[in-house]
Amino acid sequence: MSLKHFLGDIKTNVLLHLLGTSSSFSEIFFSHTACRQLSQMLFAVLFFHGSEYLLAIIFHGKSNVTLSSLLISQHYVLAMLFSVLEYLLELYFFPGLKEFWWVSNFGLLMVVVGEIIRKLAIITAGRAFTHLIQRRHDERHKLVTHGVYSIVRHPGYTGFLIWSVGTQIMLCNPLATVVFTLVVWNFFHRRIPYEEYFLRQFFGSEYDEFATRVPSGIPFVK
Ligand SMILES: C[S@@+](CC[C@H](N)C(=O)[O-])C[C@H]1O[C@@H](n2cnc3c(N)ncnc32)[C@H](O)[C@@H]1O
Repeated sequence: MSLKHFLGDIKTNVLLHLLGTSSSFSEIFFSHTACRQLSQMLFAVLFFHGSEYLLAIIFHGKSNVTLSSLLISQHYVLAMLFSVLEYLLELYFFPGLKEFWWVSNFGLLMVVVGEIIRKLAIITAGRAFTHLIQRRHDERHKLVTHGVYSIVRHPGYTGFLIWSVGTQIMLCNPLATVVFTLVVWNFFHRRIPYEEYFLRQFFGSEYDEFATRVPSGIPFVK
């Protein structure tokens, strides 16, 4: 759908709402567009967290894995609820906004690419990839600099940023796209210096050399 059609669609919709002759919510909710985009979202979320949990069990053992390994925090649930609310409101009032299929498909591509990068990071780092940042050096903890870690220093975070913003582009959610980008970027912008403070303590000049050679993988984070 082009922008011209979309703006025309908004005008038509406002008129239909004023005249009380707009489509019912169930008609819109069960439309092809909504069914496809919402089921893609559900599958993306279930696959992401399910595989995250499974890999944590494989690398750290069931007894060391808690529900936090699913990476579901209160803020995360609120952000996801906000995105679904935005989606449903826009679906009802501006259904044309959800018909930008090239945008939605680009978001789907980001979800797939982000997921692959994140999982490559987890598999490459293996036991070193803990969901909580390590503050004490374990003898067995070695610095990982090969595979995806030779391209960016924080591929797990790069993957998550691409995946999470991708979910919102896939839903054609303009507001949540901006909010997710800012919130996730800000989270990693603070977390990376904290994580690297400990990595420098563990690995010293080896980490300094790694950090000068390889970019962080998060835009505008050195
Ligand atoms: C959630 S993982 C994230 C790893 C990395 N920041 C990423 O995005 O792929 C956090 C743990 O990974 C460890 N870690 C981060 N980078 C590492 C590296 N290059 N080699 C070994 N361990 C690393 C940290 O000590 C921390 O406990």
